[in-house]
Amino acid sequence: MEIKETHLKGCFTMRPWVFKDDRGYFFESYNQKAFTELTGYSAEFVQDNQSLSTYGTVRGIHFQSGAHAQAKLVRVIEGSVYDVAVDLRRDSSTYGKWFGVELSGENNLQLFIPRGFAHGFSVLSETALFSYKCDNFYHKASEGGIRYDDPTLGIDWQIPKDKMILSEKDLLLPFFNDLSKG
Ligand SMILES: Cc1cn([C@H]2C[C@H](O)[C@@H](COP(=O)(O)OP(=O)(O)O[C@H]3O[C@@H](C)C(=O)[C@@H](O)[C@H]3O)O2)c(=O)[nH]c1=O
Repeated sequence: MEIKETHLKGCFTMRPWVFKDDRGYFFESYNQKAFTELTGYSAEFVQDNQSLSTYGTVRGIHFQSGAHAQAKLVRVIEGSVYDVAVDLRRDSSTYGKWFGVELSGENNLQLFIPRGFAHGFSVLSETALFSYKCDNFYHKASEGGIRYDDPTLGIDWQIPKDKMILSEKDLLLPFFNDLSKG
């Protein structure tokens, strides 16, 4: 596995070694030993999630707070997304900064997003099959989020505004500055 730390400390991109042959390909999408050795993070992933979305969908920007915070290891099985992690760790030198990367079924890139971050993605292909591991269970009451079009963060989702598809819930999320006051 090839691994690179992003400008957000503890947030890594990783790419597994892919073995191609006449049949197709094989790769280890997750190996706990390699993951721990390379990241220094001994995550115990307890929940795997999968979602399918159509072009223009923006999911996010989500987090779970307090004891229910989740680290996530995210990837795309088919299609392509622009994936974004936002550092919400108040003691971090990159608090309020974000990192974005294209993840696709072609590049096999994965993004590890530690606890204390918010996460979202936009769908760049016709459809995208998105898969991720979480190190804490879903806890509805601890869900939080930030508006996708927050002016302070200024994320370019790489989708024209009139083509964006969002859930009603995500359209009601607070802005970053209101979040920090609370
Ligand atoms: C996230 C989640 C949702 N659900 C349910 C709640 C709801 O009825 C339905 C759809 O939920 P949502 O609209 O919140 O799904 P979605 O917008 O895809 O939420 C996800 O977005 C990405 C960006 C993340 O980072 C994830 O952690 C998660 O927040 O699925 C679960 O049962 N378990 C879960 O872990």
